[in-house]
Amino acid sequence: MHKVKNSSLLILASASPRRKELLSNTGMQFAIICSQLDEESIQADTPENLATAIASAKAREVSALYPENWVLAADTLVVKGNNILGKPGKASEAASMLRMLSGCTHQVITGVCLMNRLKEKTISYAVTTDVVFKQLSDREISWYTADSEPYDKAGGYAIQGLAAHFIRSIKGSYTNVVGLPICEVMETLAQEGISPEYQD
Ligand SMILES: Cc1cn([C@H]2C[C@H](O)[C@@H](COP(=O)(O)OP(=O)(O)OP(=O)(O)O)O2)c(=O)[nH]c1=O
Repeated sequence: MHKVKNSSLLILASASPRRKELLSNTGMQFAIICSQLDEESIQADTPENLATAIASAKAREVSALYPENWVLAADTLVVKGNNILGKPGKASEAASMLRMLSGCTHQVITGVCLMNRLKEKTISYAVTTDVVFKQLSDREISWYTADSEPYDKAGGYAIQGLAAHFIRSIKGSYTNVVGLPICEVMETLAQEGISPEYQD
């Protein structure tokens, strides 16, 4: 693990290249320290509370190592009715997830947590986006699951990738589906005085 020497530097507690890119695009300076959290160990009564609880647990883990720094973490869940879809492990799992989403509306919920242990401050919330999939053919599903794209994505698809043409419409934040609701996150950071303009 690399050390973060600058205590005023924001830390992104995420291994997701999408979250890194979304935050980088704002001009914000930050370090990346990944959490090692076992997400399966977290439980909650609603998907929104689960996403927020997992994001908070990721932030807490990294914050324990860097108590002076602001730590940002997130967790994205794909919710179809009563089912929470994780990352598919193999093609058959990815295919059954896509069959569930085909022709229907589902929710993508990203929990966000911003934490500073020294200041004893934690801000957490969930953002929801409705996503409408077109009806997928068997051929489209086998074409898509033959690619590596579905396997590190909640729900087994990437709106920003090859799955873009499966999606008829969305209601809500696009970046929330990709893994970080960047408009809301930048507002939260600004409320705490963290913005690209004020970084040294
Ligand atoms: C639905 C959807 C998810 N995803 C991604 C966002 C997240 O990276 C991933 C959900 O897994 P997460 O557990 O939220 O995040 P992660 O394991 O990738 O990274 P970390 O826990 O270290 O922060 O799915 C897309 O990239 N595009 C999409 O359209």
